[in-house]
Amino acid sequence: MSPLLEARGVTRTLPGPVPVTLVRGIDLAIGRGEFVAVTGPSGSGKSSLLYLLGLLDRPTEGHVLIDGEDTARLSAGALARLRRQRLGFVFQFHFLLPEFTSLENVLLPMRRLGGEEAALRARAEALLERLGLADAMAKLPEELSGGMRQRVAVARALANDPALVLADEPTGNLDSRNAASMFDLFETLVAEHGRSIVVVTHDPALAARARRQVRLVDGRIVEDTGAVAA
Ligand SMILES: Nc1ncnc2c1ncn2[C@@H]1O[C@H](COP(=O)(O)OP(=O)(O)OP(=O)(O)O)[C@@H](O)[C@H]1O
Repeated sequence: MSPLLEARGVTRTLPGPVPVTLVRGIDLAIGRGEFVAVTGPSGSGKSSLLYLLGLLDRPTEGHVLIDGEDTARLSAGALARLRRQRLGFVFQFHFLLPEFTSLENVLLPMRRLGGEEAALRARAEALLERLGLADAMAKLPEELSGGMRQRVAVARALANDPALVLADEPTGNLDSRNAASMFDLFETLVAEHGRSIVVVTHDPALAARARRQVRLVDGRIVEDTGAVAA
């Protein structure tokens, strides 16, 4: 079976009088049910790599494959559809829409894939309940604590039941207790639902909780503790 996501020889260079290479020669296969932490010094290319893996940016060399399919051939529209169906994103800032409740924030990406409203609503409610957010459902982001907001952002990332969640410093604005609880949640998502998670983090203690660590320096992978799942 092909890996869920694979980068083959991926390099991303920004053009310009002095071209900037964000990542170079990245070979990385992410299997199903993997929990991967991406670490490395500031400016080492962690976010750039996550954007490439998440099909939010395209490599200048090399290929990104999803379920064995090369995404280089896909149009921008097809890439967006694939992202919506297969991937979920969590960022350092929650990016919840301030005028919408938690439930509505989770419903928005669901509606983009279509379906009957009552069924979508039931799914969104069940998801929020599963993540311990029943009380937050009808609240606006400003009425929630930072930790709860970030959990709602995770719920939104899971709205369309993605195979892979990509998280860029998701605990960057959280205190250590909330950060640990976010990683508890990631562990549950991997263990109970067979989902894969790739999380960029500066925090070595949090990174150590992932089953696999990938370390970047100057845009290259300098260490990969290796895949533990197929
Ligand atoms: N649009 C851009 N134009 C110029 N340089 C850029 C651009 N985007 C990123 N860079 C540079 O590319 C390098 C990699 O950036 P990236 O954000 O991927 O690193 P990072 O490891 O995620 O850093 P941090 O931990 O500080 O978030 C950095 O040196 C950054 O300054």
